[in-house]
Amino acid sequence: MAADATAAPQPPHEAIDRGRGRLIVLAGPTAVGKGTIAEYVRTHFPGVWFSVSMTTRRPRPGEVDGVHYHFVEDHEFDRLVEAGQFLEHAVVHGAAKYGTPRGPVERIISSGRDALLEIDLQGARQVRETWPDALFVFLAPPSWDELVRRLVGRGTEGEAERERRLATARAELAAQSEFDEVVVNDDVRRASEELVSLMRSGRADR
Ligand SMILES: Nc1nc2c(ncn2[C@@H]2O[C@H](COP(=O)(O)OP(=O)(O)O)[C@@H](O)[C@H]2O)c(=O)[nH]1
Ligand SMILES: Nc1ncnc2c1ncn2[C@@H]1O[C@H](COP(=O)(O)OP(=O)(O)O)[C@@H](O)[C@H]1O
Repeated sequence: MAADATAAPQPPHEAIDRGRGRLIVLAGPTAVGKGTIAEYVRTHFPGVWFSVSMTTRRPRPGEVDGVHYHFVEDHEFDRLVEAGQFLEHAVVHGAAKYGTPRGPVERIISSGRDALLEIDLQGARQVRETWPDALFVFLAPPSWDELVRRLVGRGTEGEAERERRLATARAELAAQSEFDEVVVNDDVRRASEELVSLMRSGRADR
């Protein structure tokens, strides 16, 4: 009604309620290309919001604190766990701790934007418990041999560490039926576009 329209000023465009955003969880075995796909999506789809995880591992050359991860000391991580500040957290590859800070994700979802988490299988299972309406996407290799080739080709782990990661990868591949969608990383561009299109499906306003 005209009287209501004059009484209540229209919100700016960005503040128009678009409902809650959706949580998208991307997981997959070591060296399948999660980091590569994430980088491609960051570059080509800047509208996609990525959660920045917290980790106790040391930064690698080229990694920027606050962009690729928030790098923290072990005692600080444990304090945040105690304070309930993580949506999920896990020890990955038997070494460092990783966790998704809860606050930024909740704020983005409340603002109507989607949030993408790139986390491991243990974390994905925790999110399934607390956030069952999230979209769970598994990134799979074209074949086992190709996964091994990528891990060896990346050259960032020694043989013993590679063996350990491949044992975990076997268990992770066996769990892919727990996911809503499986995207095969045969080609970085194609797989990234499929992921973004899954994120956007059902959301005509994105
Ligand atoms: N549960 C959980 N896993 C994470 C999180 N952030 C990263 N990871 C996983 O930790 C693993 C190790 O990641 P990273 O240290 O970047 O090494 P990379 O797998 O060798 O590239 C990957 O499987 C990531 O998916 C997080 O916040 N929570
Ligand atoms: N579609 C692809 N085809 C060929 N090589 C790929 C593809 N995606 C990723 N790679 C390569 O595989 C290796 C592992 O990728 P990375 O993104 O580090 O995996 P993750 O983050 O899952 O451990 C890297 O050397 C990367 O360049």
